Amino acid sequence: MNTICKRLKICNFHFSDMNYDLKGVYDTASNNDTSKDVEYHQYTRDSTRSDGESSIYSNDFQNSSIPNGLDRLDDIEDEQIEKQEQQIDDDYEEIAPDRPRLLMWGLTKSGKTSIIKLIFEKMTAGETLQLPETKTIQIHELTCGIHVRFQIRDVPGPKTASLLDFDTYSSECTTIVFILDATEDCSDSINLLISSVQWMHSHGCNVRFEVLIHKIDGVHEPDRLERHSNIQQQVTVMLHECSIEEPLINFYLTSIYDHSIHEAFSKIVQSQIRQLRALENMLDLVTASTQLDKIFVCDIYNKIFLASDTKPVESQISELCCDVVDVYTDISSIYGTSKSPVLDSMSCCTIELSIGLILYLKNINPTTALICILKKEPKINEALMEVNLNILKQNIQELFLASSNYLSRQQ
Ligand SMILES: Nc1nc2c(ncn2[C@@H]2O[C@H](COP(=O)(O)OP(=O)(O)OP(=O)(O)O)[C@@H](O)[C@H]2O)c(=O)[nH]1
Repeated sequence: MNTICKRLKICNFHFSDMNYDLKGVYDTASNNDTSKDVEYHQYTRDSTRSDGESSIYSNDFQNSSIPNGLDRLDDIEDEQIEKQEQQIDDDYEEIAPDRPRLLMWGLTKSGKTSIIKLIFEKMTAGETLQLPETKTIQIHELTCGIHVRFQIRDVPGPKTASLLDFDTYSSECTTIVFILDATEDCSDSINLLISSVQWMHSHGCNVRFEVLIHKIDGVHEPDRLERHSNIQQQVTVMLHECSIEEPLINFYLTSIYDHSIHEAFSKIVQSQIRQLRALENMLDLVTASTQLDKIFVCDIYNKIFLASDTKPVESQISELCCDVVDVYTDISSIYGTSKSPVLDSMSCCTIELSIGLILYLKNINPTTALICILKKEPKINEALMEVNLNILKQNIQELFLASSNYLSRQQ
């Protein structure tokens, strides 16, 4: 990243107003409830930071004033939206009783806890080597970006392909994230996966399985795709033999030693967002009418991509976006303070690469940002792009507020 970065610019702009089509916002989600006697972890933005002086994620930042002291109309609108967001945060249980529930499932030592610790608790990959065995169910209540709430259950993994307490663990789960250690003999893992899908099927539960073929860093690079297709084929055949014809199952190659785990988890989180289609519509509209090649909505704290426009995306581009977030986070933690953040609500950060690409980051709120990619051209209308992005930003905030308000009215 350092070698290809030519220019990094942080600047302020002004914005105006416009509306986007918000259809698809109120898609229904499953309506479940949980009441298991287990260990709970409620995550706040500050509590999981390792450094003492929190800058970009603190509540102070959220309420900070523009350094030059001028009150602009748009700031007032932003403040109103932030107040409403805060209100929604305060009513967590009331507003998200039907939040998605993800179960991390797989054999012992497959990497379940490491994934959660790395993404959501900022543990380094090296530190996961010291993780103890999970003894009880750990329930993590998480918020990603703007009001994307979900629960993750981390459970003790069985030593053999036995379902043990699977019925308890999976009760009221909407998605099973199945971790399969690609460096070991996979037969026990595959048997456990098949029995889990069968169990769900026989109990009439329409649950999606997201299979992470994990620790792929330990597999020789040229063999990785073959490993992926072999496992996928084996699972499909075995499920077919059990008369399960069209299971809801996706496969990903992942490792905690590169960005692949963030990419896979982003897709899993996206599948839980009821506003996804509306978000994608908005992003498609913006890319169609501007010079932007790609736009992502990113949770900058967890490096989870909540949405992007629907143009296909290469893996290297997601990696670049993760790098942008790292650069921004590093600069914020060095130069920003809770009173004076590096980026306020009207600023943006531009990084120009020698490979002819420009990366552009703009905050939506303290935890969520728009990351845009465009080709460097002589005639880039930055002012117009800025106007469009500010409109997009405001519409995204309103979309989430609208659907949260709608849900609270439904209760
Ligand atoms: N090489 C490699 N090792 C990994 C990866 N992910 C996790 N590990 C290692 O796998 C080991 C087991 O990880 P855990 O997260 O404790 O596994 P678990 O599935 O939670 O295990 P239980 O708590 O027993 O169910 C740790 O030493 C991790 O460092 C990965 O992507 N690549």
